Amino acid sequence: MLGLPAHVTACLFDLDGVLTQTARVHNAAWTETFDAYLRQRAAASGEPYRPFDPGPDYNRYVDGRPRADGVRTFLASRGIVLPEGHPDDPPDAETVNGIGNRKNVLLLERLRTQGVDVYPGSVAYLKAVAAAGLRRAVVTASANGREVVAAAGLESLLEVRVDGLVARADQLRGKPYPDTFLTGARLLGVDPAQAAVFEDALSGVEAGRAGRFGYVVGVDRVGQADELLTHGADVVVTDLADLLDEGHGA
Ligand SMILES: O=P(O)(O)OC[C@H]1O[C@@H](O)[C@H](O)[C@@H](O)[C@@H]1O
Repeated sequence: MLGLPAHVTACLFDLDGVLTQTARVHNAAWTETFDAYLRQRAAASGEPYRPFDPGPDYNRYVDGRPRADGVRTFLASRGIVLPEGHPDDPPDAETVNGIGNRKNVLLLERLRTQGVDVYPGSVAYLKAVAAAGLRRAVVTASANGREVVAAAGLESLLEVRVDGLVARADQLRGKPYPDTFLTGARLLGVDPAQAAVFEDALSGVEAGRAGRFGYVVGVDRVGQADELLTHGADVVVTDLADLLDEGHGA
């Protein structure tokens, strides 16, 4: 009924883009941040301005990764290396942390004005998973995970949260490393082989494969089903409710 293999007893859900429609809000904030920075660099160097591409640049270098990793990985793709700086750097500092903090100001502004929308199919799926007695965790790179889960009204459906703040405190490597998902499984008291990972990001399905989880569900929100499969998904759906319709498995 849940479209999962019978050995799966726990579900580890990514947040932005899987449970909530916030991947596009992150993407818009990143696009505005990187475009302003790239424009400024181009003006200073006289080199042509090549904007951030919210398609491939976001999906390959930023999506699913911790904030500072996203800055570093994207800038490296353009041959730009900046000093790390400090997590408390002001948003106008020309450092990895400064650029990340600039993006966070824009993100919070957008979340405040637009609110947080859920995917109705994901909420229906979460409820079905809970009713079937499977364990449930949210595993997100976002340091804003707690607020987004609360704004979405999903707190009561999730037993465990591993977010960007937990990862920083426990020194967990971000996706595509499996550390945060492994922590989610451990906190639920299940082996990775018993847990299914639900991910929309290429870095996230890669983490699912790297952690040898029992099943990896790729959630395709942007037309990258093939890439999700090659990066580690066992199956790809466009909406979690599609799994409920399959009528087989656990
Ligand atoms: O900047 P935050 O809220 O800590 O989020 C970190 C990352 O969290 C991920 O969930 C998003 O896919 C990324 O776009 C984002 O950069």
